[in-house]
Amino acid sequence: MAAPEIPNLKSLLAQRRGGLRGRGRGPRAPISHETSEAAKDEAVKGTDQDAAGSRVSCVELGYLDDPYAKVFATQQTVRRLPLLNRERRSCRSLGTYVRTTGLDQLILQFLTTAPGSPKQIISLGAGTDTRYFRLLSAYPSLDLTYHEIDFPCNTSSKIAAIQRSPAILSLLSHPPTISTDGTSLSTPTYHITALDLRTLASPTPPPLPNLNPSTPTLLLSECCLVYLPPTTASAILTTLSTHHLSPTTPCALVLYEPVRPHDAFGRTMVSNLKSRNIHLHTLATYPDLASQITRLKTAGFDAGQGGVDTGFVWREWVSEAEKERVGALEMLDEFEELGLLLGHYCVCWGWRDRGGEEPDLVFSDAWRGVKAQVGGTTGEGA
Ligand SMILES: C[S@@+](CC[C@H](N)C(=O)[O-])C[C@H]1O[C@@H](n2cnc3c(N)ncnc32)[C@H](O)[C@@H]1O
Repeated sequence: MAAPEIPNLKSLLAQRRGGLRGRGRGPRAPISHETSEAAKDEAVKGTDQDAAGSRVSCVELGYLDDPYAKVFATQQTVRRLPLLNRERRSCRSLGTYVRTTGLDQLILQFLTTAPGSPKQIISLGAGTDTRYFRLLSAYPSLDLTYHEIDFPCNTSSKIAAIQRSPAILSLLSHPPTISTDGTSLSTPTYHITALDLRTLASPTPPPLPNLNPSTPTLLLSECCLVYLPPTTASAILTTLSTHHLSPTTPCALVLYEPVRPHDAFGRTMVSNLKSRNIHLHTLATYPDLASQITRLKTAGFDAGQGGVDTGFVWREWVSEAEKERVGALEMLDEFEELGLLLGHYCVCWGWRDRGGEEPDLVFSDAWRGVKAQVGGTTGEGA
């Protein structure tokens, strides 16, 4: 669901009418628990190519300026794109545009507060995300260390693509050091680590190489933790924020996730993904903005929280001039699904400061004025 997963209402209706019901199904061999868990993992790993495809589409249609998106799209992704009809392709692209714009704004506000002081970002399930390269190219003087974590199969294909890309290699501050198995990459400021995040939920979590435990750190989960059981997702956050980082280090979590699973659109979204063996484990526990805010507080991000759906990001965070530019790209007003889609994804953020004798209010300073639907300084209630 890397890309906003748009329920295809027409095909769902066809299925309900029996058109696809039982197609090709004979008696089934029993599936072992292990195999079915492995198959689910494969499906989750594959969501990254959906994200890559949507990014390429978004760039091709002119929504986003991202010269690095195509570096990571496989031939398979590119071939799949024309199969989407215009409406779905445009909705997906606008969804990707809004989500990227919303997350970029929060991240930039953090990175540009207290300029000159070091900052760290840990991107959970980063996949083929290009944000680091976009940041590096637009703000080369940032004192930023960027960590990306994903399964080895995804990190190795990303690293191979980086090695083939002169544009990215020339952007990196140093020639990267790559592990002998090709799954991890390191420069002084950019690290790709191959890791199953679930191992961070164990009582003896593996270390995260090259992490500075006292640098203010933003944890980013752009459609990643949602695939994990809620207790595992919480344990991962606890490990990162209190074990790998010193518990007094300023730390924030920014989430992009689906919400509102209980209405018709939400139910269809969940069932479409389930039919691809993709399960949104945390969604039942955090179905709306209010529960996401409670989640952030409980996870220790207690200095402040905010939440918006992506419809709010479009209406309130995107400037009028930018709306006009994007609106001129396609006849988006035609698309009924668009409003529904944007209302079913959220961006939520929460943070802790360092108090005491040496206070560090970097996140409070960065996000004090951010307009929120729930929480934040201008929250309107759930
Ligand atoms: C929907 S994609 C999002 C990719 C990227 N964050 C983006 O928005 O473009 C979800 C990513 O999370 C990764 N992921 C999910 N569960 C993970 C786990 N247990 N360990 C490591 N990565 C995981 C997947 O492999 C995939 O790359």
